[in-house]
Amino acid sequence: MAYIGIIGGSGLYDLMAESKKVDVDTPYGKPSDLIEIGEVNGVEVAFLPRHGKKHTIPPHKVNYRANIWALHDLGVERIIGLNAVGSLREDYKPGDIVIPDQYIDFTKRRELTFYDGPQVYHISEADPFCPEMNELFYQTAKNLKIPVHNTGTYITIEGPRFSTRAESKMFRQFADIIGMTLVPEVGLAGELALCYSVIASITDYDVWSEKPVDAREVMTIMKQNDKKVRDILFNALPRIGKDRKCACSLRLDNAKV
Ligand SMILES: CSC[C@H]1O[C@H](OP(=O)(O)O)[C@H](O)[C@@H]1O
Ligand SMILES: Nc1ncnc2[nH]cnc12
Repeated sequence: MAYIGIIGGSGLYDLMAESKKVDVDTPYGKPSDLIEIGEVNGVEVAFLPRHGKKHTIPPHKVNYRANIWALHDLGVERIIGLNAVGSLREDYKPGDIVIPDQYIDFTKRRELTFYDGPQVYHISEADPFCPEMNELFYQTAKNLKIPVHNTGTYITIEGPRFSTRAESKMFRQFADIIGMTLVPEVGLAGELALCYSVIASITDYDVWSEKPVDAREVMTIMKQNDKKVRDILFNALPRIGKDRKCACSLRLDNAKV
């Protein structure tokens, strides 16, 4: 049984040389691709590329509910999201890793919840990320001498376009990094009481700095950061305990009306 699910983002479409591929169906439709189950450094994981293996699904069309449901259905209790993000501050540099601890939702038209009634749940989103995994990824990156930041507010925009200069300058007032896929992935994981953490790679300075962002450049920097992300995963995965000591599993307590 795979207890750890890994959702690959832009530039990261495979994780294991050998895996069993599973075709999962959910009440919300199909996930982005077949789910690959195999081992990374002796730890069984379930891997799913968010945009599909050939990156054919744009951020606003990802079936986030099917992805999270499918991993949960396979027995996954912890999810690690891998993301490419822009930086909204000078000291968070392209090539650095960020382990976000907060987010802001600027998406516009996504399916955000599993609870559309008649059962009504309102989960607390005060602390959306798993503190255990966040700390582990931060310490692992630090030990590996990878430039890493252990806090960051990730603003999720609807996409697929990048921001205007005015938007980017506004986002700089209240967020540190920017991307298009954290929401609703993080909230949906929370609604199933799963642990969820992100290892984000900074690929650009967004457009508040002089140079406009460009998708090709994002992919190039992601290729350069690929080893850093894999090294963090390889070293951290065996240190993730099976028993969850964090409060993530209690997210539904007192949430039902
Ligand atoms: C390829 S540039 C924009 C694209 O990259 C990020 O993807 P992900 O978060 O899945 O790594 C960003 O959110 C956009 O979807
Ligand atoms: N600047 C940016 N804006 C939105 N999504 C991104 N993904 C990578 N860089 C980004």
